[in-house]
Amino acid sequence: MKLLITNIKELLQVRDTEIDKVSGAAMAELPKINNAWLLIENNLITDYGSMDNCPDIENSNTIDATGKTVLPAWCDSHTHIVYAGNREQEFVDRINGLSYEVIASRGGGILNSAKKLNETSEEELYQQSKVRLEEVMQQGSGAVEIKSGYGLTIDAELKMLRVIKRLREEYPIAIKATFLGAHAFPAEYKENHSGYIDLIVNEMLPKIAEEKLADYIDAFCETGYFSVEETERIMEAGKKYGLQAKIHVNQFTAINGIEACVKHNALSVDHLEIVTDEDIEVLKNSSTMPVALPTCSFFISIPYTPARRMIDAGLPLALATDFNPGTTPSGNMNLVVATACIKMKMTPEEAINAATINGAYAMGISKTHGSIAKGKRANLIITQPLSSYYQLPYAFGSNLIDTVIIEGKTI
Ligand SMILES: N=CN[C@@H](CCC(=O)O)C(=O)O
Ligand SMILES: [Zn+2]
Repeated sequence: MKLLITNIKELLQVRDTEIDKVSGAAMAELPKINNAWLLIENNLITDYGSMDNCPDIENSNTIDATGKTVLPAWCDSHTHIVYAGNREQEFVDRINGLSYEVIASRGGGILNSAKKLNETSEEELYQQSKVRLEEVMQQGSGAVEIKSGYGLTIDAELKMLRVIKRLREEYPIAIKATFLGAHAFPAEYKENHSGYIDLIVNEMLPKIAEEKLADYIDAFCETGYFSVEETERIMEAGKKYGLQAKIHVNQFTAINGIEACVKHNALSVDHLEIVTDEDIEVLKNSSTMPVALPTCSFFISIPYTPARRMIDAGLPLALATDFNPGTTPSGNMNLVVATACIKMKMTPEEAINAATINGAYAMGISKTHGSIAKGKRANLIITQPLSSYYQLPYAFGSNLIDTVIIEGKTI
């Protein structure tokens, strides 16, 4: 099966030489070809170039992209797409003045979602989750990481991870699974933290490893949740099963968790709404990707990740949605890119790099996803006709996607 896309006004994120991520000043560069063509064979990008040298390909389907922009599909490296029900009541409670922390301390928050999920069958959980996955694919995501963490019991964590596995089997989109048993302490372990961590380490992890249900391990390293020492125990245990860490950290407070994550060679540190100069120093010269979640900041009115300080210090940055029922009930990467430009003062080039190649890095797939390169997966967004790609973040409320291609096929 060959598919030729012709007359592309702007082909974005074209990387002839292999890169796994972009950092600092290089994030401002978004290589492109104007008036381009691109060839897909089966599920791969096999060639591209300027329309001046457009080949005549026999037996191919053609899409005429006159006036349109083509770019790699978004790589959303941080989601909680598998959840049960919703938390609309907490949304209204926040409007009426309660904070996220106060709601959580009254048994709402993560424990509220865990109660719902424990009462939901695996089949029903799959049915609810697939609707969200289909929606984000239509919104241009070509790869997503999905976490467990609303189970908090052995059975319910396994249930979540099996649903993620089934989504991976049923849909063409690339999916990475992350075990987040250390998302919150269940009420019965409130005064017995080591007991719950023992359960994670001794009971949950061996079963998850045996069924090969997870690629990564996560913990919510935060005041009132998992301390730095507790998070280190989780990272060490994950390592024994070959699970690299991707850690929720610095969402509300800076407690030196980033340093511990870098020490344990975490693939990513995510949230980072509160970042100290020491945190930035620690991240320099590390291979850990910082990940910002701007629509979470927007939805629960907390500070935005200080992208300018971080990029200007030479760091890379990835952008992701955090799609979850409590802090971000949206998996729309277009909105994430726009919010990063509007609220975090990232340029469109920086935001697109952060949502494609750097997102791919933060989920361990930058060899195959996140840029236009020969041999990479044909996961693409074809936009509506645009005056320029600046329109993507500028017209933040419009749906500017015309077509999404995943694994070489229009979805
Ligand atoms: N902060 C930790 N976990 C999720 C949301 C948890 C929830 O409220 O359900 C997040 O990334 O924002
Ligand atoms: Zn999250």
